[in-house]
Amino acid sequence: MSDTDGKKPLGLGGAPRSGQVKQSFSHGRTKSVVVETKRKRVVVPTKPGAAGAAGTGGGSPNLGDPAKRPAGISDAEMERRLTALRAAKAREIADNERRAEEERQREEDRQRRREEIETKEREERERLEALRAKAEEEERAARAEADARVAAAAQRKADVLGTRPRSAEKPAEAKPGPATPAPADAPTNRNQDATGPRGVAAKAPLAPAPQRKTDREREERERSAKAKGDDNRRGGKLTLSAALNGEGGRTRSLAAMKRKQEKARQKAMGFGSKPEKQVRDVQLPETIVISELANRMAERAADVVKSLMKMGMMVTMNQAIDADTAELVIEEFGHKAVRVSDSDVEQVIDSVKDRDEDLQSRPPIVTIMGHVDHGKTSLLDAIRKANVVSGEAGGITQHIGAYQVKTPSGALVSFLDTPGHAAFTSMRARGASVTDIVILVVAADDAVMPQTIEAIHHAKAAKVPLIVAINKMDKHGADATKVRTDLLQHDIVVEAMSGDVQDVELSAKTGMGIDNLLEAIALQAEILELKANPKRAASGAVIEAKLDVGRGPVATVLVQNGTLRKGDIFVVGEQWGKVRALINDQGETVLEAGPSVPVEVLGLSGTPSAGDTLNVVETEAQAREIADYREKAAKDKRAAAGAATTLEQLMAKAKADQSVAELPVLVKADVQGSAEAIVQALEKIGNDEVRVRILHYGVGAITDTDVGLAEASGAPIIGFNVRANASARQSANQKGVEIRYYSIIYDLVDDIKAAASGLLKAEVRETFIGYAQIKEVFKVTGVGQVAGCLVTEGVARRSAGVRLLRDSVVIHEGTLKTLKRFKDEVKEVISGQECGMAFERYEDIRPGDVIEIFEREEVQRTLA
Ligand SMILES: Nc1nc2c(ncn2[C@@H]2O[C@H](COP(=O)(O)OP(=O)(O)OP(=O)(O)O)[C@@H](O)[C@H]2O)c(=O)[nH]1
Repeated sequence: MSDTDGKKPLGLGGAPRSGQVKQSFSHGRTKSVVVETKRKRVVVPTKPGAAGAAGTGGGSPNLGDPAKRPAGISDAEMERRLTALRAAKAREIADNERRAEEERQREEDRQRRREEIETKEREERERLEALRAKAEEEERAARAEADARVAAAAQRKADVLGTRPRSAEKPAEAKPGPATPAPADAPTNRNQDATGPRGVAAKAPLAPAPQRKTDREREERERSAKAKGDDNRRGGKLTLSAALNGEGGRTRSLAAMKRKQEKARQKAMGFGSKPEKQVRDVQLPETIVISELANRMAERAADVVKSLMKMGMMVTMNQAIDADTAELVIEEFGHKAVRVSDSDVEQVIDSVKDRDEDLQSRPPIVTIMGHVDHGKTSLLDAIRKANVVSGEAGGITQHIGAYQVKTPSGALVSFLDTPGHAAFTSMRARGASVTDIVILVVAADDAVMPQTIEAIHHAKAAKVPLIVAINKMDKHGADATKVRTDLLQHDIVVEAMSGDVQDVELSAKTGMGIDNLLEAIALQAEILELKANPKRAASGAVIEAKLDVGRGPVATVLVQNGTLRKGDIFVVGEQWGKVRALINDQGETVLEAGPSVPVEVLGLSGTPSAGDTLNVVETEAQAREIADYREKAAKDKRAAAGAATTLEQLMAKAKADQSVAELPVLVKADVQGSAEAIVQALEKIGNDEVRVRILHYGVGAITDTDVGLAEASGAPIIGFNVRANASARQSANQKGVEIRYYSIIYDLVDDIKAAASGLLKAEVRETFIGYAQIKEVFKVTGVGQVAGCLVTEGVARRSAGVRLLRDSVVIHEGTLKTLKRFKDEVKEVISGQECGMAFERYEDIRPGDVIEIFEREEVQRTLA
């Protein structure tokens, strides 16, 4: 056929070559043309003899109807053409057959692959079924084992106690079916557990690579279905066989199965039932910063933020969220929220117990107590060899401080100076709580007095040892023995009377016996073995706090443990601060203060209260957090105290308030101690009808806020050793708020007492002035019943009140309408005279009745 490949030039003569057709035209013209065979149809090259074979082997070829043959085509030509056509046809058939064969092959391949996949899936399913059954079996076994253990433990306990514990019954109930086989089953199951993973491992080589890929894909699908919240997790994986078997839905994901298997494996290997992810108890306060929350869950903060964003909260990791939201997050991460209260912020305060080797001896803290004027201040003065008495306003020790002194033997003793007035009782009680030893001063020329007894009670309540200082021994008539015997009545048996309480006779004035007292203190301190750890963060008690004009809030702190240093960050009551300066009792600036050392602390955020505890903390944030919490807690407490909670309480309160008149006052003082003393003194003023109500008290100058508060309640402001600032003065003038200044508590108390007395309702006193006997009763037109009487006693006055007595029983009380003597209206009728009397709006009068005549007067009362 290569001949036909190219066009041959037209030419005459010779038989037409294969692939050439000779055409005849009119007028004898002929033309030989090349028969062009389309190559594309000749897919398979025909063997060289094929055409000839077809021509020769086919017998006489059907050359067709010559009539229908195109003109000019010879038989040979025709035959050639037909042969070519047949060859083409044959090729076409061959092609089709081949294609069909190929298609069948492919179909067979596909079928084979389908079958392979189905087989694999069936195998996989069977494997999973087997695993699940195994896992369930393990679970049952583990439960049975646990139950058996509990039962065994209960049994042991019962054996030990010899009783039948309640818990012993519980596992028995919990045990499904017979309880005894459980322990026996457990080891078997453990063995099975152990073989489980090995079984899988053995199978692994058989599993072809695509199998693992399928697993991965399935897990992938599982995850995405879960993310979409699709319950029918395997919905997309419905295979023909699965559909036929009708188990397209309920199957666990492979990942879940793997987790379970791993869990079981760990359990079998003795790691207990510890899950892959550790579930944590997350301490959850009322609000929490996200980064802190992440920290507590041991999760990444970014993940926590992401989870919050999913909840629709656009937050950053430094933002705080409330506990409810935080709880949702904690649950989402699979942990457990443990709600804790705000007070946990206080946990940062170092409360670790000191080790014995860190403890060192510390000076004793001594408080001097006793009755007024028994010589407390003089004694402290004698000890310090400095006179501080003369500077006191009103002769009362109003300034509460602490001082450290050195005894002649060189030992240090810290003294708390507590005042001697009854109003300072609470301060004394606080003093006793930081006090190691109480010196009870009793004047030898006086005796045991109420405040001496009070001091004894305080010391006993605080379990603080006493040393009795019998003072004023220089005085004529001093009787120490009387003091000792007086004390016996209050269970204080002094050494001189064979007791265990040390007693020292002394004179604060002459200095006699002071050394003995110091010796007694040193001895007592030795017995007490007072120790503290100077190496730890400081803690101490506020003895006094004030707002100093130049220095701001200042607190006198007695360090109880640790060492307070300049620069330390601390929290004290509702305040916090950083130690700016420390000033000792000599007025010197110091860098640190160890145990039992009293120092003035500068650098507070506000004025704390006496008795507050100071604690050094690590960071400013912690200090601020604790102070904020305490402030809020105190506010809540005050609000809760003021607010009546139930209707009954509200009604009771309203009722009580109706009968009691209140004098509201606002107190500002120079130091906390004075303020508290004044408040206590004022609270004592009053009786069942009248009382003083302290709206507010505090330390520092009188401010606009104070004036505003006073105005709202119509209260006067009392300034004790403080003044109102200019703007407060001005607004007080405008608002008509009274500000009164005092420097002596007695004056203050007297004035308030007088003001409170003004609130007392005037007392109505009744004075009997006379009696009249009714002799006869007659009717007077226009007046009514008129009694003809004889005044038997005193006088009868028209303006007076009258009572009608019948057989000594009061039957009417009222006033007189008329008092006549011989038809004349008179003001007064004296004893022995007759008169006519008529009652206002009362007619039932009879002869023989007695009229009692009295007068009423209002008497203004005062408070005792
Ligand atoms: N003769 C004599 N008088 C003394 C002695 N001790 C104190 N006094 C006097 O007793 C009076 C009261 O003494 P204070 O030291 O002020 O007594 P106090 O107990 O501190 O009094 P208050 O601060 O008011 O509680 C003063 O006049 C002292 O001079 C003493 O040992 N002998």
